[in-house]
Amino acid sequence: MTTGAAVRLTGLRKSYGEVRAVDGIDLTIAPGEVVALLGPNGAGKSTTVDLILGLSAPDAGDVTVFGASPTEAVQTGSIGAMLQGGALLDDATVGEMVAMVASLHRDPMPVGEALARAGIEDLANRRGNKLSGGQKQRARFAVALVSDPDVLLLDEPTAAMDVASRREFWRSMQAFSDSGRTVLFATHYLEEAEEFADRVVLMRGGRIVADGSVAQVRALAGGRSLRAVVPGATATAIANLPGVTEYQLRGQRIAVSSTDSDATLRALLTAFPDAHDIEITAIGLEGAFLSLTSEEEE
Ligand SMILES: Nc1ncnc2c1ncn2[C@@H]1O[C@H](COP(=O)(O)OP(=O)(O)OP(=O)(O)O)[C@@H](O)[C@H]1O
Repeated sequence: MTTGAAVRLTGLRKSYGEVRAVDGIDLTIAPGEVVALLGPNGAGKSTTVDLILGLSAPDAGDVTVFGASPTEAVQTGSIGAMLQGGALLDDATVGEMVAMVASLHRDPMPVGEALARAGIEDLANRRGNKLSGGQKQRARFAVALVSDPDVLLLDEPTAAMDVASRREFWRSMQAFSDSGRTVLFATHYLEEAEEFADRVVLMRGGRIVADGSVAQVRALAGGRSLRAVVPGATATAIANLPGVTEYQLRGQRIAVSSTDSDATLRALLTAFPDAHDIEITAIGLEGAFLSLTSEEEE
């Protein structure tokens, strides 16, 4: 394996007509990292994945995979991918399809091993048109693994899977990443990002709106929001309350996000004894995610 970044995106842009699907992304992924690309529909996750694979060309910016172009990386098998709805052949068996892809690569892993790692050894002789949605996803996973890639890209890998298959899929994926491989997966599911990624990159409107460790995202998501009417409040006083990470002040109304709402409230009442109509609510995982991905505050 080469040293340096596993994946590096610099000033990446891609528009479809008026739509800026990817609007200036800089991202460096180190070898061995497991990164979740999280964001709502239309955030630009699939476009980013396509650009990393060289399936489409950027309007501006640059992609490298271990220092090479996407095309070179795909040709040498250093990058493998499992895409949304990636085609499977109806009339070929799972084993045949995986073997076919293996034959395109210089140094593939044995077909049996790819099937075993994807947890579908028992489906080797099943034809493509006889697979359930979840089984198809696992077949795509085996196809992605067989080139024994250093970097694996997964676009919403568990979309058609039930809870049990999901769990098993992630177990296979973790075994793969534990061997030092780099994984980038796009997902809508915050829980998947939290549970399986080392790092979470949040996208919205073609941009990266947050990028941090899972612990940082947890801290963000574990916060509370506090609203109150605070006569005499000033922006500085509110911003300096303990625990406050974000605040809004409209007239006498304040809304703050806090990592320690008890301490925030105590200090608020000490500084502003007339504060009233106080409401404290948990932001929760969904809320933190939504607040980061839905607000347009340009
Ligand atoms: N081939 C295309 N032609 C036109 N517009 C496109 C094309 N591909 C993507 N877009 C648009 O670019 C934007 C980003 O789409 P993209 O599929 O990358 O988002 P996403 O985050 O993967 O969404 P989802 O979670 O729904 O898959 C969307 O507004 C989408 O409609």
